[in-house]
Amino acid sequence: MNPVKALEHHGQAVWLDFLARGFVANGDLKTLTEADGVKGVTSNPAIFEKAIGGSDEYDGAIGVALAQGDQPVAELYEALAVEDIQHAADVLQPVYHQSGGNDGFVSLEVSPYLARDCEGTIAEAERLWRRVDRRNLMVKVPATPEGIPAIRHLISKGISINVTLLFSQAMYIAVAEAFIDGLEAYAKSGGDPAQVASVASFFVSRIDSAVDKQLDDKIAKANDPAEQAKLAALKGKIAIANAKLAYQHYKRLFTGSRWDQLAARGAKPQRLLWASTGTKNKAYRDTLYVEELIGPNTVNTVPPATLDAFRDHGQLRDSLEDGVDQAEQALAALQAAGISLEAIADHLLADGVQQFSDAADKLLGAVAQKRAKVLGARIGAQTLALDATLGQALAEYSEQWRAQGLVRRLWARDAAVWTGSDEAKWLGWLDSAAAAKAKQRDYQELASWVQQRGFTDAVVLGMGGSSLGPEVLAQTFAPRAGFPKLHVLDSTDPAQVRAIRNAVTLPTTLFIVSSKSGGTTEPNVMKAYFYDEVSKAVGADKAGDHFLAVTDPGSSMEKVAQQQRFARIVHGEPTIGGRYSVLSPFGLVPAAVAGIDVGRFLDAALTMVRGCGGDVPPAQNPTVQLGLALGLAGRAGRDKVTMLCSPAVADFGAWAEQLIAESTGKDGKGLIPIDGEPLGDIARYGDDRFFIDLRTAGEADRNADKLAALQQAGHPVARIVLNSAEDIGQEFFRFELATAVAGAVLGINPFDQPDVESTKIKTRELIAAFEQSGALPAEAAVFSSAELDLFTDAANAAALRAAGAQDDLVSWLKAHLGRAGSGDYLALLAYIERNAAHIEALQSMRLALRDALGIATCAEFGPRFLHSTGQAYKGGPNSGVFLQITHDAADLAVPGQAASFGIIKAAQARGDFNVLTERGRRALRVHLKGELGSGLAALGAALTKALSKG
Ligand SMILES: O=P(O)(O)OC[C@H]1O[C@](O)(CO)[C@@H](O)[C@@H]1O
Ligand SMILES: O=C[C@H](O)[C@H](O)COP(=O)(O)O
Repeated sequence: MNPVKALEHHGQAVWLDFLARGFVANGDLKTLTEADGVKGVTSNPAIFEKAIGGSDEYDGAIGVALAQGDQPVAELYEALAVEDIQHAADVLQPVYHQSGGNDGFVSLEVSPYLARDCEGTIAEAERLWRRVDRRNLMVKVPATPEGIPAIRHLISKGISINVTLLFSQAMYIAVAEAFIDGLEAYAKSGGDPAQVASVASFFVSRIDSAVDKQLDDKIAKANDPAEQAKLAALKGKIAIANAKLAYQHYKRLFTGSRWDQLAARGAKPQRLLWASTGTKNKAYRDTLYVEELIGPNTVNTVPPATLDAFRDHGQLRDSLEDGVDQAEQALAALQAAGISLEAIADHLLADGVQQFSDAADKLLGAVAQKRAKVLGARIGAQTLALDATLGQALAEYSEQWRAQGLVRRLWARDAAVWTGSDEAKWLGWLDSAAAAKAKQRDYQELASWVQQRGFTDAVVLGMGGSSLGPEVLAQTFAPRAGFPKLHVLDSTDPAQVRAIRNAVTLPTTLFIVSSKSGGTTEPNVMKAYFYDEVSKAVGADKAGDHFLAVTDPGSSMEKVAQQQRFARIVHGEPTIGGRYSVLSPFGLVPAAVAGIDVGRFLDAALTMVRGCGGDVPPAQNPTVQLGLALGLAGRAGRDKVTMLCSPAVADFGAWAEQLIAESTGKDGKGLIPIDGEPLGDIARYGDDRFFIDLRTAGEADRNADKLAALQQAGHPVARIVLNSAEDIGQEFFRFELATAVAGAVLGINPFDQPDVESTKIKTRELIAAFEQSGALPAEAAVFSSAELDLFTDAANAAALRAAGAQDDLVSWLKAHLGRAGSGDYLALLAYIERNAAHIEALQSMRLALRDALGIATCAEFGPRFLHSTGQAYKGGPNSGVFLQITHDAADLAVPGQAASFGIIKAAQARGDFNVLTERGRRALRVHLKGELGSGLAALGAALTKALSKG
């Protein structure tokens, strides 16, 4: 008789430790049940990894699943696994019925990531039990200290459990007791214990592998041949001895009055299942772990190779209770030799969990890649070109992040991923796209309301994250017919405020006042001005109809909005900081108002979110790769993140800039975004750059040659190609997560902005002084001419004089610029109206500076950059050289308060400058006194002179 089939005459059931889709579909499993009497199937993460990850057998099914709609990676995997388990369970149904529910089981393991999480294990086991929906399912739960109470609980709910990763007798006893406890609880709650099945998977061969290794070490060290022989005699014996003794416990545990009471109600004992019975050591018989463990009421789950071997040459005998005394002696001898089986069991348990987690990582990584392949251009393509050193560091970090489960922990909101402070409170953005998608109808309703009201213009009044997201949307999406044109105001410059006032028709304009905190100065004064203007245009009683507030619940802005009867108040999510808020109402309300299809926009974003989830390991997670690369490059001094955005997505850099700078630039560390600086002479770049090129597929690859040359020269280059500008939502999420990851590598909290707060305090002090005395505190210029004044603090002034600053502008500029060395950046901080002419003027100055000094440059407008790069300039690395440019435009009053826009802007510039100098930064302020255009031209000319040799 076939030896495999003959095992049933010894009371042992053979299960198969293998599963794959085709194997079930083509009838092989059925054949084994018939020909060999195989009575069950076990799976584990490593088995699914081989089946799904290691073949293309499932690619078709993944394609079909994705054709119904995109899905998270873990969900794609689980659907495949559940289907396989269901098919196998259906093939084994006849066995289940014929054996009266004793056999015919298929096992599916809970995620190995939950092995140390009792609650998580319970929830997942219950979910899988419901989802597979087969009586002949066993859910596999590991016998960790956290798994054991979960096992008890699950059994008490009538769920059949296969306890896995059992290595020690003590743990086995605890498991059997948990089973009996659980079963009693189930019976007590009215359940039928006959319906519950369980096996305790006692691992065998892994014990020998571990013990033999220690024996070999001892043998090598022993000098006495007799001692060596004694140790050698234990090799290949301990696993079987351990299992035999476990069986003796089984017999004791499942007899006696306690068990008899359950048995009387039809309860079936939890059988011991010999697992890990494929021979690992080629020196041993390939049927060893079957032949030596044959006995009644047991199961042996064997891999296909062991099944074939046993069918071919397996020796049958009732071996399980042979030599129990010798088994005890073998374990005693092992202990006497100084080898602790308990310690080995503990190690194997931890190692087993790790091995299955590793397999799950590999599996999910493979599914993520398959998903990305099917979705193709629906996900913006990202390529990273790094030199060997950075590439190596990235590979090592990716592996560290994988082994420590850091992507999962990040998504699980574990603050220890960063600095372990309050980060967990600021991670609402991880879910914001999904939360918004669930509220898609609200956005549609808002869009209809806007259409009905016939607004021609909509103006967002906000700062930083509250304004730059909407600005990208306004500039990236073409205006939609029937919807208002979207404008953004993020300035206290009187000329800029006036420019917006003149660009819109007040009676048909909607103002979106956006402030998470509600307390930010700029949106409050901008609102005060426009509310007054609208009141004058349409009557005070109707002004509120033209205003909509987006603010966090309970903010001061909300109260004002209620008092002034704003048409609508939309709440933000308090667990999302401003710079991460674009995929929440702060970006989506302006989007809906402008007629952008919010549902489609979010769908694109969610495609990226799913590709970067906690279930996607670092190496296959594009966003995590980008974040790690940025963080590692930053640590190595390549901290100037140079954003190159194509015309279709030109404004994205301004948003990314606020995100990256305000998130990472603190504690003397950080990344300095360089936005709007086109590529120059490749040879002039220092080794402090990281280039990110972003464009849409339809646009010319205008930087191709230069990027190739940069790459060639060893500069890190990330290239991102969006399918279309309308997929920009993906990029918001990509950069949010990448920034958070980079922050973790840099070792900072990416969700606070301590130095912005310092500037706000200084500004408030200056405004208070103005309110008291009617003037800002006097300041003394270090140099004065008819056209301009120069200001700086005593330390900077002394340093500049020592470097040659005399009684003329050019010498001061020359001294200042001379302080910028390699690895530094030069930032122009202009508190003037941001319009095309001024952008052009600053651009030409920065490019001249870049070309002459060979360093990175920033051209920023105040006060908007205060809520963006301002944090990094003050809190980040001390590598900035700052030239602040101020000018007093014709002033504009803020209704209801003494300080005008001009005063507020001046106070902001001075507050900013004071903090820069307090932080020991190299800073000089140029105050232009005459007409702004000619003042800028003169400054440009003076800079050129200062840069010229001699
Ligand atoms: O939305 P709020 O609270 O007005 O803040 C505006 C901006 O100011 C900051 O809080 C600080 O600069 C940013 O993070 C934020 O985007
Ligand atoms: O349930 C079965 C176990 O997961 C399996 O037998 C482990 O075997 P291995 O030690 O060969 O990986």
